[in-house]
Amino acid sequence: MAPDPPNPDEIPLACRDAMIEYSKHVMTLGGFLFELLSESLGLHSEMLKSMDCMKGLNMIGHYYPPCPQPDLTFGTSQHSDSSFITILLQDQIGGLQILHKDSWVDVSPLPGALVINIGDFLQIITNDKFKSVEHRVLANRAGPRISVAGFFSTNMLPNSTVYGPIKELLSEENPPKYKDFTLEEYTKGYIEKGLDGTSHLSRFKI
Ligand SMILES: O=C(O)CCC(=O)C(=O)O
Ligand SMILES: [Fe+2]
Repeated sequence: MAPDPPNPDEIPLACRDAMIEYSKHVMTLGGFLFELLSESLGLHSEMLKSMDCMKGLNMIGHYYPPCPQPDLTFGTSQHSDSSFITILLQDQIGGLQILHKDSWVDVSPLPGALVINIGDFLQIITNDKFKSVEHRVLANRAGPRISVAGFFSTNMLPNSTVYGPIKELLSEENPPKYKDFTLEEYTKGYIEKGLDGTSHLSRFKI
């Protein structure tokens, strides 16, 4: 949806108007969240936005068909998102889990609630102040399940911008935990790796 909104004809008619309208609200909410997150880091409220964290918004609609043998597979296998943050809307079916202290915890659907996930990019630039969340979706007999994820990123087109931990957050007691990288390096590694259950972050760790 950003930076270049798609041609509406490319969005399935069944969800076209809703997707276009909903993504405008996701953008507005994202802007608000990035201001709050910047302030909570002790930074200027516009700091994260000035790092282009709202340049790209990818909206992905997931459809999980009912699964006859849910114990043999996953809806989505374990991963953390590569984004800065993800705004996730899930229906009432359930199945989303996050990893907390080595245990899988259900993120039960709450009518009207959105789930906000911290992604790997935000973990790197905040030097681990914010931690990305490992999550997965269980397959479900009761399905189908529908969710809509809005991933905030830079626009991800290869350019010369170098990213790494925000300098204002670093000190002698808190040295950088990640090396600097270009967007090309970041994106390439992520796609190559796929959702194999390992963390993308470790590639950039010092
Ligand atoms: O379907 C969900 O609830 C989560 C999907 C997800 O984790 C993702 O798209 O990255
Ligand atoms: Fe995810």
